[in-house]
Amino acid sequence: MSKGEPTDTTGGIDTNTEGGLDADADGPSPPELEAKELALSYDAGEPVVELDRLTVPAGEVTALVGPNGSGKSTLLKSMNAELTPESGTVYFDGDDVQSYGTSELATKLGLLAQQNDAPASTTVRDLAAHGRYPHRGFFEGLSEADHEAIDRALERVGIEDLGDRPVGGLSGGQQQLAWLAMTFAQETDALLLDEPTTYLDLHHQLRVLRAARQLNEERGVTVCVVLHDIGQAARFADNLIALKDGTPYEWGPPDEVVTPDLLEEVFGVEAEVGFGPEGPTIVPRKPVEE
Ligand SMILES: Nc1ncnc2c1ncn2[C@@H]1O[C@H](COP(=O)(O)OP(=O)(O)OP(=O)(O)O)[C@@H](O)[C@H]1O
Repeated sequence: MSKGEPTDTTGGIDTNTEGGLDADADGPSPPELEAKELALSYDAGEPVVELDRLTVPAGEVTALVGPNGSGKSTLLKSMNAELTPESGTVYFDGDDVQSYGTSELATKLGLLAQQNDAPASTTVRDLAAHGRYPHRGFFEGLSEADHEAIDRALERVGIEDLGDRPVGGLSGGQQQLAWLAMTFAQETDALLLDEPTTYLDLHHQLRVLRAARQLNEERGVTVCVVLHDIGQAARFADNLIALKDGTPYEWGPPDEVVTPDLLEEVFGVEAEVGFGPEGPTIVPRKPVEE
């Protein structure tokens, strides 16, 4: 585990992929996401993310944590080639993600963005079907296998009963689940999930996280997820990357990253941290200062 500008952010992270099914010596290795010499900005302004090197380990679950505005969504967007770097490169499985065409990208990396928009009359099932078109082409029609993938995705997030409902008539949480079903229906080797638990009740939060974990365990899917609840992130993820002011500040296994020092230096919160079998207990010592 290191601090400040990293030269190799795998420090402290065990990149051994044992545990995922694809860890089999004869099977394909799960793909790794790696960013090098990266600077990200909007409208050619000052960089909001800058880092030397960052690795999201292959076949593992990594949570990005950090304060509001620290650059989590921006980093995720660059991993999905939605944002072109000012300088530097994001690699997926050794390829520059900017080199992928739109459909190719959507068959490799599934992104749940923070803000999503669809015509109100689109049904949940039609929305989820958009996760399959990159595999087929929009005008080719969906195969039986595509419909099965859509069924699996709706079931994974627990909205198989909402398939015929227009998304415009759903609650915020139900819409979030519909978008997540679309992302899952892409059946990609990596998932980039930006705050997938926002708007969700506790049951659906746990269900969505369990679904992502199942995909990781069953198919070796590499998961990178932004979570605001640091306790939940520590319980769920194999690794944490804490961002501060657009730069990775600390990274490694949760019990090494979640410390009183980190909470104070990154989040400005003085707290006691205890680690039990179920993860950390975080108890603020005093009210946060304004
Ligand atoms: N579309 C945009 N145009 C200009 N600046 C942006 C844009 N999106 C984000 N930023 C800026 O980039 C910085 C990082 O924002 P980002 O959304 O990546 O942070 P975050 O860690 O995901 O925040 P949050 O936890 O609040 O979602 C912030 O200073 C933000 O104001």
